[in-house]
Amino acid sequence: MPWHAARMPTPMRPRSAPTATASSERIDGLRIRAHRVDQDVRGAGRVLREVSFDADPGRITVIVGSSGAGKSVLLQTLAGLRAPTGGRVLHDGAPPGRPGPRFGFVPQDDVIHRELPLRRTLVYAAGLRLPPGTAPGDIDERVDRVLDVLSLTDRADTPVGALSGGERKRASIAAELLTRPRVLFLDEPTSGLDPVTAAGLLRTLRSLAEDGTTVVLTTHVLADLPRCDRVVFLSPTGRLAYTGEPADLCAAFGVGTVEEVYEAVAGGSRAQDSMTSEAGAMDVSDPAPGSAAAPTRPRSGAVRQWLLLTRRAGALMWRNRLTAAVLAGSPVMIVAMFVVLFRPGAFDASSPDPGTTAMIMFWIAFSAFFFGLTYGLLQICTELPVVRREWIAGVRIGPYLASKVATVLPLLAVADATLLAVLRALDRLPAAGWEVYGSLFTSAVLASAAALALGLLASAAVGEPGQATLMLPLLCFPQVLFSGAFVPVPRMPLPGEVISWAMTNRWAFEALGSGVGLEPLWRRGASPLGPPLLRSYGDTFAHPAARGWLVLAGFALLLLGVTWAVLARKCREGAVRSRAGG
Ligand SMILES: Nc1ncnc2c1ncn2[C@@H]1O[C@H](COP(=O)(O)OP(=O)(O)OP(=O)(O)O)[C@@H](O)[C@H]1O
Repeated sequence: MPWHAARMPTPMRPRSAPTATASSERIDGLRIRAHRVDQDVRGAGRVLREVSFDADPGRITVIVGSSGAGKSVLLQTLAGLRAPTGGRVLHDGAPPGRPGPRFGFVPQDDVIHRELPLRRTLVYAAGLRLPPGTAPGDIDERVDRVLDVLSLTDRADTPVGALSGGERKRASIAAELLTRPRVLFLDEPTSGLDPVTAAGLLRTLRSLAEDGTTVVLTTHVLADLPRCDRVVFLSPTGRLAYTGEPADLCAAFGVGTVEEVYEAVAGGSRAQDSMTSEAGAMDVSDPAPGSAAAPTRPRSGAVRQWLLLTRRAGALMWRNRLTAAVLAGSPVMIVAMFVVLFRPGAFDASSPDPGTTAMIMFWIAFSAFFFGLTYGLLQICTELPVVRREWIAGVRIGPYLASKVATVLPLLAVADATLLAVLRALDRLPAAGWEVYGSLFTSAVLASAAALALGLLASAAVGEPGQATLMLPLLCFPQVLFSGAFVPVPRMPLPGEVISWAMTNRWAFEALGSGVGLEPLWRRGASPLGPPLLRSYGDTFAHPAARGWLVLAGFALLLLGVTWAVLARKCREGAVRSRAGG
């Protein structure tokens, strides 16, 4: 007999399901209230209209409706991740505050890295979400427990990317269960799961609700409905068509099956009684001051987050073949080009080749820039949904960006040092002391750092890795043209000169040229080409290299600051919109 053909029994509460959380302490679930919520979405107009209902602690609320009815938008609005256009959403009687570690949101996308083994991924997730001082043993215990609860123990050592779609979905949910969340929002958690796995997942959510957590989910799977406590049925126009017990759904529309309810709702039917009773009973005129959903436990400190994120970024980089190929390939390719492009001995004071010396300095500056830019471009756009999700859980953007710098900058320094060492060994750079090479290395590393910051900014600003790749020529061309190497800055018209001020490559080129002593070489070297070239370049290399270093460091800090602001905005405005794309 189909479930909807009979009066609904009480929701399934299997005693055999392992409890979702380790502690016997009851969870203080979040009280959610939606009152006459309207929601406009750019490009789609009004998606939700006057939606009112409560989602209570210890209960599972399921949002259903036809495709495009606004279920995901409602879920995000309830979670406080979209501010309603009209009406209000209250968390514990107050406007939603910034979510924290005990706020779980599982969007339809994967929100965990794919490269690392599942257990390791969860250990990092736990470290970032659990309060400072949580012992490593406790973290391991929690990870083991959620793996067990979600039947993933035997997949613990499998890279997340090698899990099946259903397993990955459960893995995303596992990350949210680590903290005994007060509230858990899930966008279509059972889609793509086989019926047995889906039923098992609902049992896990039931056990979480029994501990006190407020659970809200969307679904298209009819079998999920009787396993929940409250159904919120949206009409295709985003109005509330029904809210109440699953058992009363069919009767409220005077039909026999849930499919017929969908048809009735599509035809404009609404179950008036159940809708109006709740909206009318609410008193939301005087919400408590302040905001709710603030983390009830302290989030982990900035330094701890930075350390964890740095370790994880290193592990991810190590495992990501594309990144590894870019990291290793660029320096090798550039050294090879140097060797075939330039003859040795250009810096020999007895017979210098001034034009070549300038070009070598330019290409070192550009190589350092290129390393930094390419390393940075792939860093954020490849994991933006994860960043957004972790921001919701309390991870700060400052430590996140600092972890990127801490992971990538040492690699850039190694690439720059290798470049200089190989060029010296091949006699493309002069025989000079540590002072000169210290200056060249500092200039190159700062050029790479500024380019890394530019790459991170572009990576944060674009929507996906494909767009980041398109940015590469866009960012490189002006750095070449306005560097002052091909057309010396004193020879540029005013607009060109102004643009050159904004090019990090210009400052790196000048600092490198100054550090290696181009000016004295050209002035006093044996080549007659030196003095006219010097006249053309004017005072390009006359300033101490430290001036260029200061400018490059300033650019790096400025660009990192802008990256921080862009990421903060993206996290605030679109923490969960990755599926919808905006
Ligand atoms: N970022 C966005 N930009 C433009 N339109 C959007 C965006 N997000 C949602 N929409 C639109 O809002 C409406 C509701 O979308 P939503 O994803 O909430 O529907 P849904 O009921 O969850 O659909 P489905 O069951 O297919 O997932 C749709 O018309 C959708 O196209």
